Amino acid sequence: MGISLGPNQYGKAEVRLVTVRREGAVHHLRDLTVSTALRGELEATHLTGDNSAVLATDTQKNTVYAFAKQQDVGEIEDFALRLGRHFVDTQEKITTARITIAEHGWERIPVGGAPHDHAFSRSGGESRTTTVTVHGDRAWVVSGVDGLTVLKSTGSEFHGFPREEYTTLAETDDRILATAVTARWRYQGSTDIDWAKSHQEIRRTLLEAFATKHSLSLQQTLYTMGEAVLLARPEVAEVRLSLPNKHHFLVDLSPFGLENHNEVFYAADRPYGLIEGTVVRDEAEEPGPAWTEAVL
Ligand SMILES: O=c1[nH]c(=O)c2[nH]c(=O)[nH]c2[nH]1
Repeated sequence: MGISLGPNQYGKAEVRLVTVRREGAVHHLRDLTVSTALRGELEATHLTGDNSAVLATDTQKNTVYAFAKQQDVGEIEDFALRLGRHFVDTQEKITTARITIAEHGWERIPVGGAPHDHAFSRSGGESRTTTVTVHGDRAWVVSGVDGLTVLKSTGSEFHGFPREEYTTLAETDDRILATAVTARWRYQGSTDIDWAKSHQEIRRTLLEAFATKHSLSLQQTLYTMGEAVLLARPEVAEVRLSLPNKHHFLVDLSPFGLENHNEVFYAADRPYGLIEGTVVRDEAEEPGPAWTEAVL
């Protein structure tokens, strides 16, 4: 009974690519997940471990990043065509390349009604939440938002942190700041509240604060966002925020003779910093049983 290798392919799956293109103060953001898969004369590596035809998946990933720097990504179809053509044309043993791209949509955060230059919110994936506790003749309402993903492509710094034996992080005065906001706010006073309007205004306030605060740390941004809600909305006693720091690492393109002036980023999904905190009004009503550790 003979045994042979059947259909096979290989590549780098889910390369997370974020690009920022600057037009004066206006930044244009692209967010793609790119997968490459190559086919061809690849029996040798499977049967004997001879890798002479195997363009490393690491090289495929680097190609995605280098191409994003060298030419505007443009339409994802064009970007995929350029990549696929490149792999087939440059690798003798590669006959077929399949490039799959998902583009993640971002919208400009409106500030005072005008689209912001460099602050964005991700389209979709967001939920509005509430937890209501009724006890006797009283009720407590805690509402919030999950998965409100936001990013600013400048206006964020992080420096001045302790440098000790295990510190490698470089100080930066210009980085991408991105997070998926989980927020909970505790209402006080009556339950005779226009919930929809309150939600809409709190959400708008959170977004505007994120967009406009020049950030020295995500912690500072967290406090500013909570404070802004308390300043704008008297019906809110307290705001809790859980903010994952969705790190965007500058891709080192220097091995390919390319400079990267905050243009091409690798969007890491884990691990991530998790910044959490509460901002509370001095004269806030006492929390009811809805506001225990069980909430957020
Ligand atoms: O805004 C930040 N806060 C931190 O606590 C932190 N830690 C880190 O590595 N990067 C950052 N960024």
